[in-house]
Amino acid sequence: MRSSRPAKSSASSRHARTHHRNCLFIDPRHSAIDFGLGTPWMCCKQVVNHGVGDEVVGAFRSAAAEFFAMPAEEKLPYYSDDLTKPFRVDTSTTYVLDRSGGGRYWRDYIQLQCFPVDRFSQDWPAEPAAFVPSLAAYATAVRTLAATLLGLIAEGLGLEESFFRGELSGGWTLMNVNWYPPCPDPSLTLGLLPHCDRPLLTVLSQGDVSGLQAKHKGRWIAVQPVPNAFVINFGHLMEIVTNGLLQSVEHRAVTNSSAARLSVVTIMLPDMDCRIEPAPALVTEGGQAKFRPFLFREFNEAYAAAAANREDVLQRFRIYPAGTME
Ligand SMILES: O=C(O)CCC(=O)C(=O)O
Ligand SMILES: [Fe+2]
Repeated sequence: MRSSRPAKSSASSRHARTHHRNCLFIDPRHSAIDFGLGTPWMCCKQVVNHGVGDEVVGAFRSAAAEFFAMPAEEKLPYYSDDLTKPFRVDTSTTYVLDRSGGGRYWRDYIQLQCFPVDRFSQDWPAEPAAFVPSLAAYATAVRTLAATLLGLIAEGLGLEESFFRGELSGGWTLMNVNWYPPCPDPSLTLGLLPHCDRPLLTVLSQGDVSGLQAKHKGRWIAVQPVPNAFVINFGHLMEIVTNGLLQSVEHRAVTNSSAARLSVVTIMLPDMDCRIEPAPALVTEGGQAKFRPFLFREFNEAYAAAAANREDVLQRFRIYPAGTME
């Protein structure tokens, strides 16, 4: 790990980056990602030219849509709210709407473990027939992309290229396959509540129906679908490990009354016993770490208890300078 704060890498001039509708586009074929350190980076990112074939994405998206279109009785055997199951289908979310317990979200979803493919593919459904092979190809390609991005981000931060690999992203690889049917009155509910994802980053395919919104400077901004792009959201662990340099993105999904929407989110988690703490090389401002060390296992409990709420989760791990704790 390099000890000094990175200078602007000479590669930064080669970055393909354009700002568009509040999103920053990254082309991972081009060297280290330069974040303009010093300005916490809160916006959403979309990645293009990412090397995951359009046909690979399209094949799995079609198979997943076919799965959701099957009659309820064919999906019933998979229904479960046991979070440890390697393949399960559920509806709404485990979090209650507005925390008063009053409502449900407009979402069905599959949650599955997808890597290593050989270990988990026997848990995936036999119908539709394309589900298993298309998921195997998609999961393999997206994991490769995520690893590439993690390497580029580490380099952009002046860390060893391999910094985020190993146990920080070597635990379960989960996938949320979200299905939002058309909603007769989108003003009454959300597809998915405001939350930040857990890991360093998540890789999201949202197809061509809009619905994802990210919070930027206190306002919800629609993350407009871009053909064949992936949305990259930094999660809580990225914020903690970078000592607040790369902030987690609060996001939510809204519904619409005319078209169903499918999103596929790939989530590479740390090992349960992975110790998480700010990277020493990034603890620069007066040498003050902003977060205490903890095990990922402990983080999971806090995340569930705080219903994924950004500040409620983070405040359990923040170190408050003396005299500033509210
Ligand atoms: O549907 C979306 O665009 C968002 C999904 C999401 O944030 C998640 O599954 O964590
Ligand atoms: Fe999310």
